Amino acid sequence: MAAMNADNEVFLTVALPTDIVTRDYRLQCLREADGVRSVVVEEDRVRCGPFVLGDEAAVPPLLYAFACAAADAGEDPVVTFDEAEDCLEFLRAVAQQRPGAAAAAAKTIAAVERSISDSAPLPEADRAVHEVGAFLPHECSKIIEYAEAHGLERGARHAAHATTDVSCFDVPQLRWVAAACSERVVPLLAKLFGVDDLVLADLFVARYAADGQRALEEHEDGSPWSFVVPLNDRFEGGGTQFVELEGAPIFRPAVGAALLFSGKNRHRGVATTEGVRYILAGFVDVRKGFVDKRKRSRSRSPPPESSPQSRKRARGAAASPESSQNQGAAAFDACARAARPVLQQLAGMPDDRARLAQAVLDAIPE
Ligand SMILES: O=C(O)CCC(=O)C(=O)O
Ligand SMILES: [Fe+2]
Repeated sequence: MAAMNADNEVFLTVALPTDIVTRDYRLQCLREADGVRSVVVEEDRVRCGPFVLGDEAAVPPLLYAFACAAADAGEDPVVTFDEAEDCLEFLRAVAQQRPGAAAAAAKTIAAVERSISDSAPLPEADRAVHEVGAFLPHECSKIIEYAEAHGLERGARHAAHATTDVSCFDVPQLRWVAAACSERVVPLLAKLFGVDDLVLADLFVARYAADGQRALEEHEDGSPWSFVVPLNDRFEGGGTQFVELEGAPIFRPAVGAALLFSGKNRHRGVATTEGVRYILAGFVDVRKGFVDKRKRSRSRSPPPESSPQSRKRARGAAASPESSQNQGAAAFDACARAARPVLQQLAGMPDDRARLAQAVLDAIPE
């Protein structure tokens, strides 16, 4: 490891971006998520380090490994914003594909997501939560019926913040629901939040039950816009809570009404304490090739070459269409290969780091 010293520390040079907000983001992200102890700003670069593989609290062993691998790959290692994004994707893939490492990866993802959202507060206009009518009660009952007939599974798609769910794209009898959302919900979302060219990227039915998965922990969705439609009302508790809004309000719209919100407005699914709660949840992306002019500095620009389906899925999910799953798997394998030598080195350490590194090694392919 060219960049790792005898104390198992690595120093990286980060190219300074031109805009200060992005720079702040990067530094904060690196500091908080990687346990960086010092950051030295030089003329047009930032040197930071040491990166240390820490303990359970915040340590992102995979991010660390990724940073090391990036450092190892180049003579003048540079960690860019995009690489941090790639790393998040890698972590999501680990959570998705390797249940053994899901907890560690989820913790790391949450830390990185948190540092991203801390670095740029959500604009006031995007903090709004709207309710609009979307489905009739009998349509909601049918959606539940078909979802249950197919079966719902936990962690199969959104591993980092997993719901017990089934994709509407995987159930032929539920494909109409996607069409209905594209017609009835997405245009309203666009209008209410003043954005253009939105496309439905993911749609699923999720189930919470007092004797099953009761709640969904606080998170941000991976896509810029989201909606939740309650499909029934025979339960106690439940609801969608927005933890950063004043008073942390819990929304419980009527059956069939859609709650529309920014995916970056941190929220959680409140515990269902009696009965079963079903929701329809949708993640909405900006259409291919369209540059959202209202984009916040911290949000990713939609890569022009990517299709809506191939972009990151919210909450650490794999994309549902097969082609993007394949792409995701290839990216995962490439990252895993890059990270493996570093992890092997760490697995030989005499302390807690070895266990963490070994857990990750066990979770990635040979
Ligand atoms: O249960 C809810 O109301 C929230 C669901 C949610 O946030 C999600 O599926 O991403
Ligand atoms: Fe969510």
